Amino acid sequence: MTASVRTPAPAVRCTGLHYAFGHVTAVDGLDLSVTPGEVFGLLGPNGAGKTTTMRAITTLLPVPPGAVEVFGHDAARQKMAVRRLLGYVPQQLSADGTLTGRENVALFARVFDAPRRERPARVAQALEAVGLADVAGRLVATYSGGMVRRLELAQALVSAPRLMILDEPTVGLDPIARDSVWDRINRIRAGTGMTVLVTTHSMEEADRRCDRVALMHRGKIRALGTPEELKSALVTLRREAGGEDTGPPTLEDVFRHHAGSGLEEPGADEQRGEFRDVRRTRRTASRVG
Ligand SMILES: Nc1ncnc2c1ncn2[C@@H]1O[C@H](COP(=O)(O)OP(=O)(O)OP(=O)(O)O)[C@@H](O)[C@H]1O
Repeated sequence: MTASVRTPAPAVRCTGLHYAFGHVTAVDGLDLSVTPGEVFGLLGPNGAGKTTTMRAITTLLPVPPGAVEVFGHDAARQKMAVRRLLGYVPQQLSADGTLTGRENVALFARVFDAPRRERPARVAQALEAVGLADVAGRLVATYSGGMVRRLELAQALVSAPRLMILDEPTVGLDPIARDSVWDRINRIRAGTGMTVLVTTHSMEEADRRCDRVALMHRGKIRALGTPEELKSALVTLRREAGGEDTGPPTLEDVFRHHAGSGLEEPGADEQRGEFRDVRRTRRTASRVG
């Protein structure tokens, strides 16, 4: 008798995911499969539906059965099983400035119900993994923006997640702090095989850091593949269209091709997005100050 070979479940599978806030459709029939171990980037301008998609995956928004699965667990029917597999770093500040770094991570260990006896070791490991062990006794109010982001990563790591969901992990950070956040993420991945689902506005960051990306616009995925696949597909399309050779395309060019405009040029109906951007950047700036 031959043993049947089972294909491992995807880290995330969304099937026809739809989500509306009243009359506003945020996610419009999204199909997505994230492979275990990869860094998958969800890209798009303000209001594209990235955060809503992530919140649906984390079970923070209600979805119908069959629409979202995490490692084979249904986000509607097996909410707690899904939550146990996840770490989530939201856009909003999730660290408390009046506590020390260690106290913040310990709080998350309690909230995520890490086994009591394992908690001190888990907290120490998470702080070590993000390079904050030496400053763990300091109040978080004295941390830089990059340190706060790494602390938030540690908070999400105490539950030893198989899937880490990061909503704009490097927004408002300078290039050195960005690299430091990504270096830590990659070291943790190398040690644990953790899957990473990340949103970013930065096409350059996505190009450098993601194995595959999905370009999202108005609730739909417009293109999906490795950055190299997407760029070379655009070269072919340009050649077939007989256009001028404008040099090797960037991911920004790919996005412009599929969405009709670039990420840097929000339309008149996306003014609200600019305000949200400012508010977010200020939130991050206030962590630094
Ligand atoms: N709580 C809410 N109530 C009403 N509408 C919402 C809510 N959250 C999001 N929306 C709307 O849903 C749409 C998708 O928003 P979402 O935050 O998912 O986009 P995004 O791609 O994550 O944008 P950003 O990059 O600004 O975070 C937008 O039109 C937004 O205004």
